[in-house]
Amino acid sequence: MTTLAITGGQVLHPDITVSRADVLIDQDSGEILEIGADLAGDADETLDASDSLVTPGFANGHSHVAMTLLRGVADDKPLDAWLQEDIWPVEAELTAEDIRVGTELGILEMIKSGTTAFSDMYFEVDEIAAVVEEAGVRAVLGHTAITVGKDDDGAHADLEQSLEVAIDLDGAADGRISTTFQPHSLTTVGGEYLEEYVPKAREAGLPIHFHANETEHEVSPIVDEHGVRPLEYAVEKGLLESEDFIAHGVHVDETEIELLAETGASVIHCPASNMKLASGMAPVQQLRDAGVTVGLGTDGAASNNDLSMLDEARDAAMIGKLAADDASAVPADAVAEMMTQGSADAMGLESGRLEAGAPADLAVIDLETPHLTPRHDLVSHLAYAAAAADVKHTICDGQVLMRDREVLTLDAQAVRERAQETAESLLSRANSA
Ligand SMILES: N[C@@H](CCSC[C@H]1O[C@@H](n2cnc3c(=O)[nH]cnc32)[C@H](O)[C@@H]1O)C(=O)O
Ligand SMILES: [Zn+2]
Repeated sequence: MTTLAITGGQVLHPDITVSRADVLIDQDSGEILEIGADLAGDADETLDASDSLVTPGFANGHSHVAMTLLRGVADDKPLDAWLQEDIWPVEAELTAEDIRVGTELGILEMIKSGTTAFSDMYFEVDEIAAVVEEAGVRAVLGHTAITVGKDDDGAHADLEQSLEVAIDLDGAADGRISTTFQPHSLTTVGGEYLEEYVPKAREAGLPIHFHANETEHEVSPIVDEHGVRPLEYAVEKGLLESEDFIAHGVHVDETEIELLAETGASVIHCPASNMKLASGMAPVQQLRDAGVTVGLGTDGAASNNDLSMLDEARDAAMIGKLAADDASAVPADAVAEMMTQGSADAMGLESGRLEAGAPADLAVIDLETPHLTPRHDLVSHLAYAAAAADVKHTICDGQVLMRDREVLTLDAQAVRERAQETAESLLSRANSA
């Protein structure tokens, strides 16, 4: 057994309290062996966490990681116009190689900001999986299917691919990759296709991840056509089992909140994207009060525009208060829980809690900086004041992915250079198309 001790830190425990403790990790199994006092002596290797906060690695519950290449190409528009006029035309030019390069950039950014797991919706998923394998993070992947604007053959092919990719890649990268079936949303995949494919996904034992109730424009067509709210429609189509999770859930009414609580399906809250696209304010406090599992996600870098879960945490607390018109809503400890356990639970992962037997997925945040001084309350600092650049070490599955801000599994400079060149060439192709 090879062991790693993370020593001298302040540890964020599963009950969202913080105390001084070392963390001892079995690097062979990738699990936490023990959390307690003075564990350094037992370890083969140590990682210094003095004057630092040791937290579970952050779990980004909803992303389109390769969209880092589209960061800043189209800002300041609402969802429909942004997707149809700007994003989809550029995405039409994306090659498999582009997606690999964009994924490298996104995962580099995630490791640098303490994220050890992400749940992704995109295409060319083999490329994404290859980067996950190389970079050492954990991921819940899938191929996103859209049927609007496609003929019946094209629609079937996309949905078949979503099933096949999820079945093939499940368990890849030594088990660090799991998968979901992914109809893009309730308005971009036709009801007859949901009826055909949701049972197939169930048969294959796949959780389902989709966008839902993101904007008003996604609610009214369903209410007009079917006479029920989108999440009632989702249940009619076999969606919203307990292992399923929706991205956004901004415009959900009380009936839908109740439905989420009853079914056990989870919501990934994406506050930055919701603010930037002016989609609306999700009722996060109400969802939590009803007992719904709520995680946090960044969405793609084109609607955020970064992948830092620490930014997302602060945004979630801020907009949660505005939405509830109550400063006590979505407090710091709720946010700390959402960015770790909430997302991990929604994604079906065992990570998100630092305790013996749990996956050794951790982030170490350097507290020796003016904006994290004084240290009255480290949960408050995690939710409100810490930033991506404060993350000092990132560990996933017992392996050190970043030590003292140096990423060990990816060549940061080469990744950035490739991303710059690839994005330039992509945009010039899109502009001349
Ligand atoms: N197979 C599909 C690709 C879908 S990938 C997932 C899609 O979600 C899009 N996307 C990114 N952010 C959002 C969002 O907030 N809401 C809805 N879609 C989004 C993203 O641009 C990408 O096109 C096709 O044939 O076009
Ligand atoms: Zn999305």
